[in-house]
Amino acid sequence: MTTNLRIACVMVGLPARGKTYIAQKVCRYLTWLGINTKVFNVGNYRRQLHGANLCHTFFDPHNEVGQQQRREAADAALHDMIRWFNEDQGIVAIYDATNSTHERRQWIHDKLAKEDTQVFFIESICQDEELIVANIKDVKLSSPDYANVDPALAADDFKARIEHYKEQYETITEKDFTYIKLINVGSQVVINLVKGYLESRIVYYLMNLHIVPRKIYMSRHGESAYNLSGKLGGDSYLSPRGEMYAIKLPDLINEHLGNKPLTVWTSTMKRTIQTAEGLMYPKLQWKALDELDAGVCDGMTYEEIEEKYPEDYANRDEDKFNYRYRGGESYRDVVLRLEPVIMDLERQENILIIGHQAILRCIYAYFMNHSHEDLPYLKIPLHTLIELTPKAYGCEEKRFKVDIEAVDTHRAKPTARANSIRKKPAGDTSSIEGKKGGLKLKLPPVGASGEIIKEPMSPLIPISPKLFPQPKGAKSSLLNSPIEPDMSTFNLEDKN
Ligand SMILES: O=P(O)(O)OC[C@H]1O[C@@](CO)(OP(=O)(O)O)[C@@H](O)[C@@H]1O
Repeated sequence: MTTNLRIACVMVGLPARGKTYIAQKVCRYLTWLGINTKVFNVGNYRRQLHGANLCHTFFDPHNEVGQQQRREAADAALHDMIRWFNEDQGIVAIYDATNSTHERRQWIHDKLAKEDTQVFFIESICQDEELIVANIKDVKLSSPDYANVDPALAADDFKARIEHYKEQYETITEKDFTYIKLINVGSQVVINLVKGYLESRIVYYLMNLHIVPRKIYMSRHGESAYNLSGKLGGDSYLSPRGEMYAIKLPDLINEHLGNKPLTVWTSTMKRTIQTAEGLMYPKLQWKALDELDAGVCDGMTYEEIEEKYPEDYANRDEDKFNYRYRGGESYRDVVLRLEPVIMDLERQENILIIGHQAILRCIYAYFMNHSHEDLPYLKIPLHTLIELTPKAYGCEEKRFKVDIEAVDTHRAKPTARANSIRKKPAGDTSSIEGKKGGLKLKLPPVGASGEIIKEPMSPLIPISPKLFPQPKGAKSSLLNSPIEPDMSTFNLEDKN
């Protein structure tokens, strides 16, 4: 039995069937989970090599020059993809092109098999003409291929391009290949020879995707008694100002969503349940939405942590995403426990999540494509409703701030904090005490040329770096997380 850790997801389908949308979603999902993933779009290679603004005749299968140039672009993208696997420790590459003939797929398969890479074909079939026309309008007409072209002419040209592809198109029937066929985005799914954990995870994710228009709302609970006193975690009730926010929330939702259906998700903690009390919608409590567990630091203020556990305090500043509280969790742990929530969110229509600072940072980062490094510093203020509207390649965001004061619980990155406080003279190796936003900060020592001297980190917990490469200094990973991913629904046997 071998475990193949390199997967190439190869998209298949006629133009305007949502392949790029699917490729981007899978990439965002896996990257969020910490899996090194990259999309290789053959169209971009074609534009780079042979220019944009090509007439539909370029795609005519009888146009030999066109065929030759398309092959060159496909080859260049595949070449770069293989290089990325080898040089950048890539785990999942997504090869985004039509790959619409048996011959082309066999060529890709053979090239990748030589590179010890598993090939997983993802075919998107769309029979809904309205959806195809909408996709052409929403996405294709803004492509560099049609820059400065009259939209009506561009739409006609694109439809002619689709007809050329139809002449040659062969749906996947290759019995020996691993594939998933998505018919009308999730209404019917055909799966063949899927094996291994990652492939199964991708299949499950794809099965949950839909494109029905909807809104995702997020709000932190109203200001809590603990927020007011600067304490972390706990399970306190709302402060009087937090209660006022909870009273205002139903009107705010109604103002923006109208009478459309909505489901409210909360954690199992008092402050989120109390915030949702006035909302007259179906509600669901998720244990997975409970706030990041601060372990032995639960109930302490940042100042108390700094005093009692100075090394931990410094380590968290050093690498906040990977730092795991003693007896508690890291942001990386939280991302993994939120994975089922993301899966379910993809299946749902309008949802309001009443959550916590760390939890909403993780969910927001997934939808808005933020890196693990930025994630723990995202601004999710109290008494603010965030509205996300999923669009073709990302989400549109609106924020509605309610006019009820609340404490600011956001702590900037240490470098930003340091810059905003008195600059220390070079060579001064003592610590400075500074204040910002009510928080007392101890700054790290500064070196002779003004650089911040990093304290040594605590010893690393051994991890398997292959599947989930760890950033330098990381202290936790998927593989040693106390919360194991839910694998129960998958066949874990790797038959390679
Ligand atoms: O990761 P940091 O920035 O410390 O933020 C998480 C913290 O946010 C808090 C508030 O400081 O969330 P919450 O308001 O949900 O209670 C803490 O409970 C939690 O430990």
